[in-house]
Amino acid sequence: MPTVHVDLGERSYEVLVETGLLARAGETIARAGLKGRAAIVSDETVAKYHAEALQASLQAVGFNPTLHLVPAGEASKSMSRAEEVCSSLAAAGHDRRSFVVALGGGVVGDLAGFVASVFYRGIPFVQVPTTIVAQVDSSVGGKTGVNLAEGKNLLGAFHQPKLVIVDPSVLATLPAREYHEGFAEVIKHAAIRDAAMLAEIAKLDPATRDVPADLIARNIAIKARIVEADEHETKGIRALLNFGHTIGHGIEAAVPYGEMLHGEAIGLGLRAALLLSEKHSGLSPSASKSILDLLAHFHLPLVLDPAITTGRVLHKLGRDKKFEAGKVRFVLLRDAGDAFVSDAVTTSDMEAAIEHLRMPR
Ligand SMILES: NC(=O)c1ccc[n+]([C@@H]2O[C@H](COP(=O)([O-])OP(=O)(O)OC[C@H]3O[C@@H](n4cnc5c(N)ncnc54)[C@H](O)[C@@H]3O)[C@@H](O)[C@H]2O)c1
Ligand SMILES: O=C(O)C(=O)C[C@@H](O)[C@H](O)[C@H](O)COP(=O)(O)O
Ligand SMILES: [Zn+2]
Repeated sequence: MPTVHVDLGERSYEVLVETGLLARAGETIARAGLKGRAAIVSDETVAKYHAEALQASLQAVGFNPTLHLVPAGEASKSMSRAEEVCSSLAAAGHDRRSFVVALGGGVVGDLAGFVASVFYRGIPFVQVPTTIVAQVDSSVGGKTGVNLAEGKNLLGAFHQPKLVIVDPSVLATLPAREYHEGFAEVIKHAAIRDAAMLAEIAKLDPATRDVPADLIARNIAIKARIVEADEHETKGIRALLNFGHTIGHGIEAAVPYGEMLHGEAIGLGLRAALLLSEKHSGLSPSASKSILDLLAHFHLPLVLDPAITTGRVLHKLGRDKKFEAGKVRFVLLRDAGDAFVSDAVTTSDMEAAIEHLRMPR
């Protein structure tokens, strides 16, 4: 089975990618050495489709699971929901011998991972991602957390999962909009490190849910190698995974959480970052266009809603964790597959790039 090993010393783990793996999650988790009771955290939509299979497989190997649900959507990535989930775990008798299983998209993964990082000062957790965003990106790397009204992911902890179980067949129940948004992150990974993969992604039919397990694994491996090199984002390497996220996070936080999906905001952020790369780092217009074409291939919106003002986006992105002493470290491309962190991008450059998003491409 395609497997990505994430080598982080004593925090190392495997990402397993195989169709049908959800039904074998229990035995897979037992084989990875987890012990105690399982607390499944999911959202109401995902649970409807996939909780039963997970519960049965955990039950079959004696993990005696409990189920803890939050409403679907970005608004659940909040401190108050995290507290509710912690209380629900405590009320169900979980303690430091238990482990959390996050069943869902990036919202559930980030929230449940955060809960696992603080419950009884930290318990193990397993990621069972059910969206493209979560399968290729959020389930790997250990960034967990919740949002504040002031900005995205402003509260959180690094807490690596013990295992990631990717079953591409769960994507069959994902609505089209939620499926397509995930390709912003897939394309982001290829754009920063693997230009050849862009051509492979372009061959996928956006009307189907057919993404080869091998392509998912290779896309995950791009992230895994970067996380291994800079787990806690202190060396300017992991920041590359934020390509498209400075302006993207500003846009996502400029509207009520959940109105725009993460991948949709990042698609717009990528368009802005491509423009800034043409201006500041010599990205050729043809390389830029081919990445934009790929975003459009997956029906990602590339024009900013006129109701979202540039001032509001700039205000929200001012909270970005990549700002230090008023200067932003902005991720640019020199070429497809060749990203770097620049300190040459000014607020007025970003303002112009946001304005550019109002024009048809
Ligand atoms: N930690 C990280 O490294 C990282 C990386 C990327 C994104 N993120 C975060 O992830 C979040 C976005 O994740 P997302 O895009 O997966 O959103 P999401 O978790 O809200 O899922 C999108 C929607 O799809 C539904 N859904 C999920 N799986 C389903 C399935 N298999 N069938 C039917 N419906 C399903 C959910 O109920 C939800 O309504 C954002 O908060 C973003 O900041 C984190
Ligand atoms: O794992 C990372 O590192 C990323 O930057 C992945 C991003 O896709 C993701 O959206 C992440 O949550 C952004 O993190 P933040 O530190 O910019 O909030
Ligand atoms: Zn992201």
